[in-house]
Amino acid sequence: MLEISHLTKRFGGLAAVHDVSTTIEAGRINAIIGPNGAGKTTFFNLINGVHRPTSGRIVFKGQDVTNLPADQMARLGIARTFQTTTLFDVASVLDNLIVGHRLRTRSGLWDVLVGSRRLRQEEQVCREKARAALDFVGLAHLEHRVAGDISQEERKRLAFALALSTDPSLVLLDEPAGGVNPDETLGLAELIRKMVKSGLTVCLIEHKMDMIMSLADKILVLNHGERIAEGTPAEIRRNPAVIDAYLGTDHAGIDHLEAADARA
Ligand SMILES: Nc1ncnc2c1ncn2[C@@H]1O[C@H](COP(=O)(O)OP(=O)(O)OP(=O)(O)O)[C@@H](O)[C@H]1O
Repeated sequence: MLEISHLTKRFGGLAAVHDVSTTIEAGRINAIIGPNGAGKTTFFNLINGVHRPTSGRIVFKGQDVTNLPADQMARLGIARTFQTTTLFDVASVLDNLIVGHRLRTRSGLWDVLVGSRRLRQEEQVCREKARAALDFVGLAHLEHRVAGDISQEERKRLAFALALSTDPSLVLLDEPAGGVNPDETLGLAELIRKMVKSGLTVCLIEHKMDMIMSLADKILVLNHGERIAEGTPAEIRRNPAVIDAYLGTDHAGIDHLEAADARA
């Protein structure tokens, strides 16, 4: 679905991503892991058009999208969530979704000023899509709740709904289970599986090793901006380069890797 060849991003003298080639496979859960500062977020920013690569090529469904900006990537079907979801805390959950969706729809200022038919039609479609997305993520009952009052786990689900409301085919999830408890993590993993069952392709960055090891079909491991391994969870757990990378920089990470291994 997404073919990435020799992708590099430099910030001054630092190569945050260096010569990374990989494939995001359609209909699968693709994961990206790596110690802090490994280049994961930069990699996401490259594949959804937030950053332009210094060099390399990105092909999405056969089309070269290497230098397209984020709004065009969104229109082509790549949606993205962020580590922290910015919401209008005083607005309802449904209105947050509608605003998020409208930012990506086509009416211009003129349509808004004259209240055009196109605007009214778009509003209707937008409301329906927002409700469908809320239902999908299990938040239909919170439609009228003020966004500032919902829990961290519900914010995570709402971030998924925001991404889904634009009808993507590829969804990039940046730390989808950050800051939620173990039970809630299981629930979010279930929701990610449901996304894939409904025909979406998922690519996620996550530090929670247990979740990744039980969820991912394929894992790409970055360290210091470079691809050091790629494979199934079973292959990654036993890869000496991966173990070295976590031992060198992040003892908590390797503990989780070993714990996940022991449970497997
Ligand atoms: N806009 C930027 N300007 C300069 N350096 C940057 C920029 N964005 C990221 N970097 C640097 O690039 C490297 C990779 O950062 P990145 O945020 O992609 O890592 P990460 O793997 O997502 O880390 P974490 O797991 O801590 O979120 C880091 O050294 C970071 O300081």
